[in-house]
Amino acid sequence: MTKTIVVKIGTSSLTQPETGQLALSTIASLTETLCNLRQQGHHIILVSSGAVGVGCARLGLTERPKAIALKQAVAAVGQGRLMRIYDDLFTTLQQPIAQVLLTRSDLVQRSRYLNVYNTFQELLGLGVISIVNENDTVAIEELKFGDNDTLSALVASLVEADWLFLLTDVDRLYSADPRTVPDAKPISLISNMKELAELQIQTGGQGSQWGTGGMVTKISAARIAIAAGVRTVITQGRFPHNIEKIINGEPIGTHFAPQPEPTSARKRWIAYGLVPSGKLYLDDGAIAAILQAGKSLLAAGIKTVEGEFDHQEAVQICDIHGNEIARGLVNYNSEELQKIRGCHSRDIEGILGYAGAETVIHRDNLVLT
Ligand SMILES: Nc1ncnc2c1ncn2[C@@H]1O[C@H](COP(=O)(O)OP(=O)(O)O)[C@@H](O)[C@H]1O
Ligand SMILES: N[C@@H](CCC(=O)OP(=O)(O)O)C(=O)O
Repeated sequence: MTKTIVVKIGTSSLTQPETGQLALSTIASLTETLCNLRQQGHHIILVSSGAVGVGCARLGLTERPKAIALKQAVAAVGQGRLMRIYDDLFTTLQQPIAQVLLTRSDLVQRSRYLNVYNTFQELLGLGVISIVNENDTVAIEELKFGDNDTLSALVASLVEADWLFLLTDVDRLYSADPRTVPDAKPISLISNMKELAELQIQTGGQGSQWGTGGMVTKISAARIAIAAGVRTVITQGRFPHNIEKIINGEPIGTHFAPQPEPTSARKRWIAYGLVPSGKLYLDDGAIAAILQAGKSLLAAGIKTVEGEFDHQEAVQICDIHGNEIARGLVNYNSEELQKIRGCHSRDIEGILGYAGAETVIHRDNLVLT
């Protein structure tokens, strides 16, 4: 049966750590694996990092630039180089590829989000392997995916993939960073997010020299993907052939089991496609109503309003300590909410001078995160 498979490969697997030069055998073996999977009829999307790393190697820079403009310029050099290599290798195996460069704003606006979806569907239907990266050269700091783990999970969620493979330079997830904690325990399966929270995994800092985000972004990517019903696997990038073995049932890497009832596509867009522009802090009663009873959010349960936002923008919903529990689209702007927070719905008209919605966030526009 045809499966949709999204594979993400990080800079740490695509390049040699000592020199920053391309890890040609890994890239060739990844190309072969993806072509094999295509020949078996599967639909494939590759999310490839490496624009900045390869650009640095090309320009003789020995560390990842920190200045934004330089990083964006270097990515412009590296992205072309990277695509040239992919095209040469995939063309050798008669596999057409496409370059898809995305920015966060492509997913924020609903019409553009649906447009990206349609383009992926066409490319998959044509049997093309899309090679996706963040459009680093034009992305602005406030509207960035920031890391390709998140981008790959959003793509997997968008196309409702069956599998997401996060290829990296460790063989799986451990209870702590195995580089600094040698007796860290390997983890093979995470059945649900509650289990993940209980494991209290230590993720340390940034990851390897050229990587962005380290393990923490892979875990949050897995969270996004499994909510969409996508089985997610963290495994070693140096052995891309393992992808086929894993699909055939071999217990390699760390598996995150997909949520049995995936969150609807629109709610996933609210939760992960949109960029929240404010925060609402709730009292315990409102949190229980949302979490346990699946109710809408009323003004009465809001303790504090943070940020400036307009009607129908996305906000984070937090407990009193600032821990996020949900996201949603608001029926009131931040100025109105400052006036009506803590008030009963029947008093809203008297306070604002006009009748608004009964709920601050209707349950159809509210997603638990
Ligand atoms: N709990 C953990 N389990 C495994 N690896 C971890 C953990 N915490 C941190 N890491 C680090 O994360 C790194 C991989 O992240 P990163 O360098 O961003 O890779 P990539 O370029 O593949 O995205 C590993 O090299 C490892 O040192
Ligand atoms: N878009 C950037 C990569 C960002 C990123 O997430 O990097 P990595 O942690 O190596 O997967 C690039 O192409 O260099």
